[in-house]
Amino acid sequence: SKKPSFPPGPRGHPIVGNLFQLDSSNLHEQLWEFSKRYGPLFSLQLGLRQAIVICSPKLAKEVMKDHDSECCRRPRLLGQQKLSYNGLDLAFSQYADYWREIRKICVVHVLSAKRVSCFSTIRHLEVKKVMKKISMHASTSEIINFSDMILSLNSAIICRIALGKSYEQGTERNKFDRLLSECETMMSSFFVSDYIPFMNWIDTLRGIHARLERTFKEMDDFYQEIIDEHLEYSQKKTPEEEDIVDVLLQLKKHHSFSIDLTNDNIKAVVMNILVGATSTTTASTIGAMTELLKNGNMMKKVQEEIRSISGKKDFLDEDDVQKFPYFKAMVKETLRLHAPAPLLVPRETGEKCMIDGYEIPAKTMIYVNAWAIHRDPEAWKDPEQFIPERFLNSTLDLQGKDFCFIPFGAGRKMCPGLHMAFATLDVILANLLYSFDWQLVEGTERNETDAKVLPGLTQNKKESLRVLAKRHV
Ligand code: HEM
Repeated sequence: SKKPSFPPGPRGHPIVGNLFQLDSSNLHEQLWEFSKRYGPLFSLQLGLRQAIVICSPKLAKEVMKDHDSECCRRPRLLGQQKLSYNGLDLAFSQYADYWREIRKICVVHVLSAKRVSCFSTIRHLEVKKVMKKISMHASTSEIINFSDMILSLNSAIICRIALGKSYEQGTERNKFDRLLSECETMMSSFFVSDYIPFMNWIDTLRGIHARLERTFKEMDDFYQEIIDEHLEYSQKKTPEEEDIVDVLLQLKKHHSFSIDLTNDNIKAVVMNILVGATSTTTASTIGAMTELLKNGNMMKKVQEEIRSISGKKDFLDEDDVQKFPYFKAMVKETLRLHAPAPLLVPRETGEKCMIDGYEIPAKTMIYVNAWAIHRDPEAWKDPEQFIPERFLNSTLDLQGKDFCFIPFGAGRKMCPGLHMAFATLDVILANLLYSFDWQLVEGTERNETDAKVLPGLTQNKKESLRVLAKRHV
């Protein structure tokens, strides 16, 4: 009856362990199913790496609060290390003095609420452009690929905010979208060498090493070109005109921190911002629209709220949105049921620590399954139902204090892009719901909209959401 020293888990095969039993396209759901058999803390053997999976709010608190300092490293995975210039970024750098300094730079100078509000003109301009396009589609009752349209809108917004560039539709834009998507794919791709290092020749045979090198080179050339352009055309800009590369280049010039920023630091941070912002915000927008299209009454309720308060305004800004409690609750409920990063970003123990009475050795990977935690029946009533009302008079927030609701993670590694995420998400969704009536394309089954997701750190649906819009008078 003595408690085993390591958490139980599914039985694996020699050497590979559980590696080939896992389904990368629905890993969060599969791990949730395992938790029903092995409990809210269970183990996996991923080749030669040990991993634990956390599926309850209580254990998430143990990992991300009580033992945060021992559990906040990131595992060194080949794709992520290569594309982050060997951890010169924020997300994949090791927890140490360097990470603290680069996090300070991002939180204080790049992603602060003040800086995010400086970018409001960009957000408004890009959203207005898309609304114009939707109006054109609406006038001819043309089907809209909502998923593509929102991805393109978010990438246009982040491009202008981070790089000061607006790639109009065409070759340059296609190149940027392809590069970003390739970068994301490589960061979440499976490399045998990450789990069974002596079999790294398999990656070479599969050609994935060469593909990673190619992606890195293309990304590096792309960032370098942006930095060169900024240095060449540097003129005095007002804070509203500055983009994130401008801010980082100034910090580099003035040696404002204890680390001397190099171009590689700047490139790594820019990568985090492009990758961190685009698909997460896109997935949340699509998730909200999908739920509203499935639940006509909620669509009506949210539109009535926005339209009754907004009167005759042409466009809603960030301040307007604060007056819409039901809308805000609907966004929170979307982040609960459609957490864009269902397994957050995997962590690793830096030293051994005790979790739930088990001794977890150093260098154990930790998956915190937010997707399962957001459906925990002990924390949520009717967890599978989309019920925005549950957030109306609730004090639950997203700042990483309530461990049953952690779409942005918690603790030291919590997402620093929260202000930026909400500023973008709110303005896009509120305006699309304010100015247009939406319906699913006839023949689309409602549960088709919940189709499978693509593998990756962020949850992107395999099937595009296709809709019809009608201008609201
Ligand atoms: C709905 C939108 C977003 C969601 C749901 C989201 C979610 C997350 C999550 C779950 C993490 C990992 C937290 C952890 O390990 O505990 C994370 C980290 C991160 N996010 Fe976000 N994110 C969003 C938007 C953004 C935006 C807009 C940016 C930047 C512009 C951003 C930048 C980052 C960065 C740099 C990290 C790494 C932080 C670190 O490891 O120190 N995210 N995000």
